Amino acid sequence: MAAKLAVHQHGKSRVRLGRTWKEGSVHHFVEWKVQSMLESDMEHAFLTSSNKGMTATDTQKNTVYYIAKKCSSRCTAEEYAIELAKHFVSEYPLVSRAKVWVEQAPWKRVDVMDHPHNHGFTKDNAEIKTVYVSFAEGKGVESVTTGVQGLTVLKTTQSGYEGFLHDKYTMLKDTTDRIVATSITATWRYSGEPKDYDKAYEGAKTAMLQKFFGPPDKGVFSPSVQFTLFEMGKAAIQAVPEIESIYLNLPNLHFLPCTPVTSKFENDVYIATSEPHGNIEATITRGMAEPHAKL
Ligand SMILES: O=c1[nH]c(=O)c2[nH]c(=O)[nH]c2[nH]1
Repeated sequence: MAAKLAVHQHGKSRVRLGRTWKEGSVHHFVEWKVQSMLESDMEHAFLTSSNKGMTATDTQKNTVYYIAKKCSSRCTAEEYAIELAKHFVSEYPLVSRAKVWVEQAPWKRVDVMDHPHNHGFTKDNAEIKTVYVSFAEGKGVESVTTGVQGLTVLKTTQSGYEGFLHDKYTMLKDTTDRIVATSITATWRYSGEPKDYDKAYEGAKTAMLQKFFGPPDKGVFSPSVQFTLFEMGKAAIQAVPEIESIYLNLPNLHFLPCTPVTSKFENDVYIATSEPHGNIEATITRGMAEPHAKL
């Protein structure tokens, strides 16, 4: 039976990047998931064993980061996609059409103390309020535990991690400037009934966010997710007198430094990841209160 190669293309999918642009102390941040597909005179790769002239999908992935680096002033996803597609067609004679898709994550500048934060961002509308209640016959309400899930936050600076154990298994370098991003899960148990459960919820959340981000102009330095977690838990307990203990889980969602094509890393282009991620958790109690179980 005669078989004919009708159409073909090749590309890279799900290339995730973070891009920071710093305009003085005001930082801008985007996270993009990019797909490229090239239409090219590469019939021979399908019909023979030759890969001659092929723009490898690995090269396409590297180029996604390279063009992000080249976009040295703030640009839209559309402008970036056009630059990337144009690069493939102008750089490689065998490529006749480049197709680029970009998905932009819903990061928005966060307001802290009613002011837009210089380097703090949150994911729009992603959080869920959680409630757990136990009511026993003859006893009534035994416990009320409220929490938040999926409160996703990121800051482009004012975070470092250094002085940890270095041995032959360690590849991570000390850093005094990195992106830190997490998706907050917290549950807090009330010792008594607050006047207004919604106000208590907002109070705990606001206190935690203020500790994570710090003041809107300068932020606050985080030496580790662990340190910031304790500060956040302590702030929630201080802000809401009825909270007796709080459990916090903070995944460390890594944005890895990226140096596309011999360029220098300038805290500008990152490989965005969600897996694997660090996982930091603790329960913080008021005085001698018993820590509550993870719920
Ligand atoms: O804040 C951090 N805490 C860690 O425990 C850790 N581990 C790691 O690799 N990076 C980080 N960052």
